[in-house]
Amino acid sequence: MVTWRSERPTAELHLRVGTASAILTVAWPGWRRTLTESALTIQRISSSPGRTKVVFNLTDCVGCRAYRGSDSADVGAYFTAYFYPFKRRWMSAGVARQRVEQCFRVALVQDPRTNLLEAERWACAIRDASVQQAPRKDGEQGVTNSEVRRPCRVMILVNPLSGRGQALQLFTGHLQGMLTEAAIPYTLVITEHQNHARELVKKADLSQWDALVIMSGDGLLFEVINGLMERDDWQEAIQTPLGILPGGSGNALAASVHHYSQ
Ligand SMILES: Nc1ncnc2c1ncn2[C@@H]1O[C@H](COP(=O)(O)OP(=O)(O)OP(=O)(O)O)[C@@H](O)[C@H]1O
Repeated sequence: MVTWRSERPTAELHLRVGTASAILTVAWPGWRRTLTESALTIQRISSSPGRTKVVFNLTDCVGCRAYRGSDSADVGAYFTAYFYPFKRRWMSAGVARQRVEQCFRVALVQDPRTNLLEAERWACAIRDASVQQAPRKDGEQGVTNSEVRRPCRVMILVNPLSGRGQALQLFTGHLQGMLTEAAIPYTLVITEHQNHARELVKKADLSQWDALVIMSGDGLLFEVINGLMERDDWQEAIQTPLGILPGGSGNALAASVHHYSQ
């Protein structure tokens, strides 16, 4: 069990909710942040009115990183955690994962290195705790990122012509940032012709990757599966975890896997 409390009286905490510009600045000792095995909780200790508790569910956390601020005069350090909780869509009954970035400032002492070390401890503990979350399969919400073993190195295959030719744009606009936040190393393959993925997967040293992710329509996944099955070591190769992200026009398989598989 990961239980870690920090109640150091000189710390200052800046809490930025979502990507909004509003920054809630609070000072110790009025607040306590607690990291348990399932949540990061920021709680106000004093009895004054207003928001008293914010809970961030680590099941929804894909990563966390620590860093110094861009201002060299700033002795504080920062850690930012990236969450993708399910939220109701506006004017819709459905839910979808939406990105929430939480940024914290640590300024325990005047020494920037000490502050950075403290920020790194928090980032590391949040990463470790989020990876250890048990898979959640509640109703329509699907499985969580924590089912993926870490560290996870992935090969991502994108068909630039699939669908309306937007798969590559979807990769750079959505996926690339998430991979960086989750600190997942990846090899990007942009397919150049029919059967490119099939030939590549047939001959590749698969030990370099923990998973293959296909960003395309059903056709490219079909190619990858065929490539795996054509290998001499197909029995082992076909055990490689496969992911499908909708980049095609129909995306029937991705829709089935992600929405109707419960
Ligand atoms: N660069 C490329 N040029 C031409 N064909 C390609 C290229 N990359 C992949 N292909 C081929 O395109 C075929 C169709 O791709 P895919 O299924 O990904 O897209 P789609 O047909 O647009 O999507 P959907 O299956 O959702 O309708 C695949 O069978 C694959 O062999």
